Amino acid sequence: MDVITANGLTKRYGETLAVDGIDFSVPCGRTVGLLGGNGAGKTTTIAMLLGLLIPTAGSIRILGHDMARNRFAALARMNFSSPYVALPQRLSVVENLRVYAHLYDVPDAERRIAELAEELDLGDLLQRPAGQLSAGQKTRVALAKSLINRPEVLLLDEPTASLDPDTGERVRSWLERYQAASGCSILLASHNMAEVERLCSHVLMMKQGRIVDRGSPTELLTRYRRDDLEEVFLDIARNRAREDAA
Ligand SMILES: Nc1ncnc2c1ncn2[C@@H]1O[C@H](COP(=O)(O)OP(=O)(O)OP(=O)(O)O)[C@@H](O)[C@H]1O
Repeated sequence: MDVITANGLTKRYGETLAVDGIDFSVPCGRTVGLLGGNGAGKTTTIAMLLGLLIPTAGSIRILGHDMARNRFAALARMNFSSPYVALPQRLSVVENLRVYAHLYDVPDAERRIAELAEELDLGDLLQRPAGQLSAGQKTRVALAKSLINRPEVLLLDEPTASLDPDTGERVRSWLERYQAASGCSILLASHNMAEVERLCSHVLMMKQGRIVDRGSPTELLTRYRRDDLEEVFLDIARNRAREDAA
């Protein structure tokens, strides 16, 4: 069963077609990677899935709901993390998490916050104003915020951007454990190809608003006769032919 289905999804800004009629789905309990160079349309796609941007055309269904008509029913069961959305700067980390717990109507919020603080190693940060954290610390707090309501659908825009290798590794392991335990479905936009190879069962390659290739990481490696996804990414970015198109 698919938890996200997008059909003909399009976003136009004046002359710019940021997202150009894309079709894709995310199966239940899987992680799908959304890859593409700067300006390919990943963030715009995620913003439309969240209802932050209204599509110019096309339709989105999430958890059985048509997002144009009934998005709040789905949004309560979803969450997201993005380095582009700042948390209220003057509130401490714990106050921020309480606000979001309240917005999502999380039962026993203090216990949930304590759990996340333990799992994401936020203990020392809880009392600090969000505006005073380093980029990597903000990323971890944003991830805690994205998990506050135990989402069934998680939209992650570069969840390990600005994390050091050790913290990035812990976050990836933690996401894997959360998904195994909860059955959550994830759409992951990332520039980290090793991360995508590890976490994603399926990958969408975007370029100039379109999905120009797709498949499992293994299928893409075979198709482009490459050893890692970084090389596949470069082949697509630089218009090098894939095996079956040569
Ligand atoms: N508010 C806006 N007004 C006009 N054009 C926009 C706007 N937001 C995005 N765009 C354009 O839409 C295209 C897609 O941008 P988007 O942010 O979705 O790319 P992205 O794949 O997330 O890139 P990155 O990897 O750099 O974050 C780009 O050409 C961008 O300049």
